[in-house]
Amino acid sequence: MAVYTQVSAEALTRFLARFDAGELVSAKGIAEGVENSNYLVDTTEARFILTLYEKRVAAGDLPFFLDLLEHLAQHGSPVPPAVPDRDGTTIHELEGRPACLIRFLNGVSVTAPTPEQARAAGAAMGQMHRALEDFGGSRPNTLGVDAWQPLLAKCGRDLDTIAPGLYDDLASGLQAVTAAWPQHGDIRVIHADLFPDNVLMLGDRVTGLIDFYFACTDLRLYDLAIMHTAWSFDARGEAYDGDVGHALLDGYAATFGLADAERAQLPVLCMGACIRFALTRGWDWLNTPADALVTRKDPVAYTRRLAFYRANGAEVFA
Ligand SMILES: Nc1ncnc2c1ncn2[C@@H]1O[C@H](COP(=O)(O)OP(=O)(O)O)[C@@H](O)[C@H]1O
Ligand SMILES: N[C@@H](CCOP(=O)(O)O)C(=O)O
Repeated sequence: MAVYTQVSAEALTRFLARFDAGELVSAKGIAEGVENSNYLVDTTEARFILTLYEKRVAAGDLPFFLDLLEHLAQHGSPVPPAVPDRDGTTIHELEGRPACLIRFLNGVSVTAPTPEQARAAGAAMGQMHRALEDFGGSRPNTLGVDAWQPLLAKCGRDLDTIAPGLYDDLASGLQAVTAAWPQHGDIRVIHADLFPDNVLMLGDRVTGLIDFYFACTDLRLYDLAIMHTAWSFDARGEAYDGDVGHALLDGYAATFGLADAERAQLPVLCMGACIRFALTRGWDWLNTPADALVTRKDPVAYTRRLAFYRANGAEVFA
């Protein structure tokens, strides 16, 4: 459960009074999510998401994220823009945290995607990448390939307290990945965390792309690789579902295109994605405060995927 900051009814009532958004009816902490505190807020007018930005989101990056949402919403991507108050302000402070009121989108995130759902999600990513062709903003990827060795060193051998051999698995994977990482490619703003829990769906239709708080400027294909690692396996990273993996790529190819030379880069990009998520999960596992209402995610579910791509990557994307 991700609620790090409690919001009192009084503070929320005062906050909502700045908006033409009706009066507070109810507010509930949202169980899903890891990074920020999210509340589902119902007013006499509508339903909203209230987000209080926590540890990994720098307040200085919020204008970039909100501009990105606005740009994508204007270009037909199903993303939720921030709601401005009466003065046009979207970034506020609440309970000592930066906070935004976000438009609520219908839909649920799937836990075991079908090929048709994966195809639709891949197509939505392709459409989003098209829409980002003329987006002017940029933000360095602070969790990109250059950050992985320092993060591994910061975690150190404590990783082995989570699972024996975890440090060596990551160190060896990292060596292979950095040696083969593409030096050139299409670089633009990417989502960088488009896991199934960040895609809202109704049946086979995508109704929302959410949680852009890792969005950054990086290789476009790395975004697709992240998605492939997140969508094509069971939660433990033990079973690869080729039908889902292929459908995801087919959906992307249908809206953006995917050349053979790009497919050939996907094994190393997927391995890199596995290292990135295993590392941040490992770091969070070692550093999550005991009293935080948040479920820690298993880094080993990502080293299993890493081993899969190391062994089968060329064949999977042939
Ligand atoms: N705009 C939205 N519309 C509907 N539900 C949302 C919206 N934004 C977030 N949610 C819900 O809140 C949950 C947590 O949001 P998310 O942005 O993923 O949090 P975190 O940044 O902490 O990972 C999502 O899984 C979803 O259920
Ligand atoms: N997707 C990441 C963690 C970030 O969580 P999110 O709830 O913000 O998507 C992972 O699975 O490690």
